[in-house]
Order: sequence, then C-alpha cells, then structure tokens
Amino acid sequence: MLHALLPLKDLSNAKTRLSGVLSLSRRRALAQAMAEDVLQCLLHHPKITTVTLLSPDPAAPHLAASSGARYLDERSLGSSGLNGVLTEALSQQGDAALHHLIAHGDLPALSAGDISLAVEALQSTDVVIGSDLAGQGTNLLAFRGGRQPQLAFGTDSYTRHRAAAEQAGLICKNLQTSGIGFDVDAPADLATLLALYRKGALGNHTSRLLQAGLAERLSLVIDSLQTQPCDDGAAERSEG
Ligand SMILES: Nc1nc2c(ncn2[C@@H]2O[C@H](COP(=O)(O)OP(=O)(O)OP(=O)(O)O)[C@@H](O)[C@H]2O)c(=O)[nH]1
Ligand SMILES: O=C(O)[C@H](O)COP(=O)(O)O
Repeated sequence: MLHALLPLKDLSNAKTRLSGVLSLSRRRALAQAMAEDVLQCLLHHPKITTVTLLSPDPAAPHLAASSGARYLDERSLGSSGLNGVLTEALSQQGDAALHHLIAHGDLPALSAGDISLAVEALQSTDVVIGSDLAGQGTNLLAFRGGRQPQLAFGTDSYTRHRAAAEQAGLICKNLQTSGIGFDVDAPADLATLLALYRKGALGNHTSRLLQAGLAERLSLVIDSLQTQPCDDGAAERSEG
C-alpha cells in the first residue's frame, strides 16, 4: 500500500520567487495548475492507493474533492513550515506498514513513468530521494513503512535527506529524471517551462493555462530577462 502526499502552500503566497516577473494572479494560477497536474498523476497511478492534498489554501478542499483526493487542512495540525506539517501529517497516518511518497506540487512535467521508477526503486531500498536537476533539492521523497527519515526539505535538502537516512541506518537511493527533476522556482525556469509546453511535455492543466495566454506572457518575460536584470515588483506594476 502506497500513500501519496502533496503539500501545497497557501496559493496567495506561492511562487514568490517569480514575483518580479509574474503578477500574483498568474503565479497563483500557475501554482494551482501545476499542483492539479501532479495530483492527477498521483491519483491515476495504479500503485498509489490514496492521495492526500495537504494545504491551508481555501481552494484546496474543492481541488481535492473534485479530483478524488483526500484533503488535510494543515491549520488543524498545530505545526508550521513544510517539514513540520508533513511530519505531523505522516504521524497521523497510524499504519506502520504503509509506504509513503511525498511529491511537490510544482513539477509540471511529472509523468506516470516517473512515479513507476520511484515505486520500483522503493522495492529494493528504504528511502528514494527524487532530486532536482541540480542535484541539490528534493522534489519527491518516498520511503517504506516505518523507514521515515527526518524530513529536511529546504536548502540543500538532497544532501540533508541523504545524511538523515544514513544516520538512521536506512538504505537510500537517488532518482533523477527530467519529470521529477524539473521544478518551477525561479525566473530562469520559465524558459524551460515554455520549451516543454511547445514540446507537449507538460501536464494538461499547466498546458491549458499556457495555451490560454500565459505562454505569451512567458515569452515576453524571457525576452526581458535576456535584456535587463530582474526588478522585484515590476510584474505587478506592468500588469496592474
Ligand atoms: N502545505 C504546505 N506546502 C508547502 C509549504 N511550503 C511549501 N510548500 C509546498 O512545497 C512544494 C515546494 O515548495 P517551493 O518550491 O518552496 O514552492 P513555493 O513555496 O511556492 O515557492 P517560493 O514562494 O518561491 O519559495 C510546493 O508544492 C509548495 O506549495 C507549507 O508551508 N505548507
Ligand atoms: O527541499 C527542497 O528542495 C525544497 O523544499 C523545495 O525546493 P525548491 O525551493 O527548490 O522548490
């Protein structure tokens, strides 16, 4: 039995590193569309038995209900921060035999094949760390029942998750794929997002959002990044 958990920040505070180039409404829409794609990917995978959306966002109960995921309001947990709320949510599961997979919501090119690779790797190891393309962050973390390493999402989390697993005597594998590795964090990631859209390699929700006008905005952003340094607040001023 494999339980998947998708943490999703309050959308009005999501993707703040893009605030110099995208307005709040565009960042919000992008964060939601990417999370819906990750949710669909998890919900449709035959090896995943349950999916929980963990979020404080007011739109999250509807997102979960309309897709068939469970919803956990992080404000009910008495914890804060990504590691705190995930640790608390996992401790409430109660079934020690359950394997877990945590996938971040900002992986617009995540595929069923990526999840299958993580599931396969989990058969011969305690912990799978799905790293970002730079090999520094953790975009996906899976572990066998009762083999949870201390969660260390944040800066250099790949190294810190490895160290936490080793310290706990757990066997750990790295998994780096293009779908797990590509997370949309910074303005520089938008060129890759647009290129993947043009190749048809994004999930449906993100792809539709780009089709509905975001692609044009991204092209402008990418052009302007090539000619001038980023100005925080410029997006809000230019888009109103
Ligand atoms: N539930 C929950 N999810 C979180 C929290 N912080 C981050 N996340 C989620 O964790 C994943 C990775 O987060 P980040 O890459 O830092 O995304 P972000 O916080 O929207 O980006 P920035 O604002 O630019 O740092 C995304 O799915 C976020 O929505 C939190 O405090 N609670
Ligand atoms: O552990 C991580 O890599 C962070 O939680 C998320 O990383 P990001 O800020 O690169 O998305």
